[in-house]
Amino acid sequence: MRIGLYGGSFDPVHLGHLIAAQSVYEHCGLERVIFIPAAQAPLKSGAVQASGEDRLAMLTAAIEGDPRFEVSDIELRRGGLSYTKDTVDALRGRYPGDALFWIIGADQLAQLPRWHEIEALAAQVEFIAVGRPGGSGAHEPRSAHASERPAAPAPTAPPFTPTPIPGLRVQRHSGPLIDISSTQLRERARRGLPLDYLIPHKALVYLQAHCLYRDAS
Ligand SMILES: Nc1ncnc2c1ncn2[C@@H]1O[C@H](COP(=O)(O)OP(=O)(O)OP(=O)(O)O)[C@@H](O)[C@H]1O
Ligand SMILES: O=C(O)c1ccc[n+]([C@@H]2O[C@H](COP(=O)([O-])O)[C@@H](O)[C@H]2O)c1
Repeated sequence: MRIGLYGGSFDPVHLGHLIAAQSVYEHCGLERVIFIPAAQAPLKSGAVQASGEDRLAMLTAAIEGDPRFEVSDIELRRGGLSYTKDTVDALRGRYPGDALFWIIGADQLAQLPRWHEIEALAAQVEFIAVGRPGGSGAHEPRSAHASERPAAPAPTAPPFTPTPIPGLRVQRHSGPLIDISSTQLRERARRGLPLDYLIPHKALVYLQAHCLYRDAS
């Protein structure tokens, strides 16, 4: 089986995540996508706003009834920094003969050299890099893959030099994407703006019932 593993803070999950997951599922020939909320993503500045329990509940509500998708609490149960290598090691035991793919936003590619035990991880999973729309600095697609050319740097930015990672396999995917981020949604919630049509309805019902992100930024 070809299994996609989709890690993130999901604070909260939004339609951008689900559209990306569906598109990757179809175009990369996956047979399942497992969403894995992180206890704490290692390179993310700032702590998550909602509890692990709430983020897990919103994800579970978001994909309820969809046989293509499931949610794993493996990183929440482990706690601490959610190193992908540890997660993949554990899941490899559960899926010994299956092909594992780690789905990331293309903006994350440049960070891969900083990931924990990245060479060992690269031997175990193929990465699927989903191009993110928007073009703001944080979401600009960049590459850590030796064979890919980085985007031309802005005039004031230092030149970007990709660090080669031995054995790294990356499939790029640029299907239909939508420019939504959890940061935008937390800000909208804080300002009391509607989140309809941005968050899957059942997840939104949970978010509202639990008054999440009212005081968060
Ligand atoms: N709109 C989107 N389209 C495609 N991929 C996305 C989108 N939003 C997030 N991702 C990717 O999904 C993964 C999990 O993202 P995460 O949970 O951190 O959401 P986020 O919206 O980027 O959050 P934040 O705004 O808090 O940084 C990351 O690899 C990220 O690059
Ligand atoms: O293992 C690492 O060192 C590592 C470093 C950065 C990010 N990750 C994982 O990548 C996923 C997306 O992270 P982020 O920062 O975009 O939310 C999430 O599952 C993180 O745990 C993992």
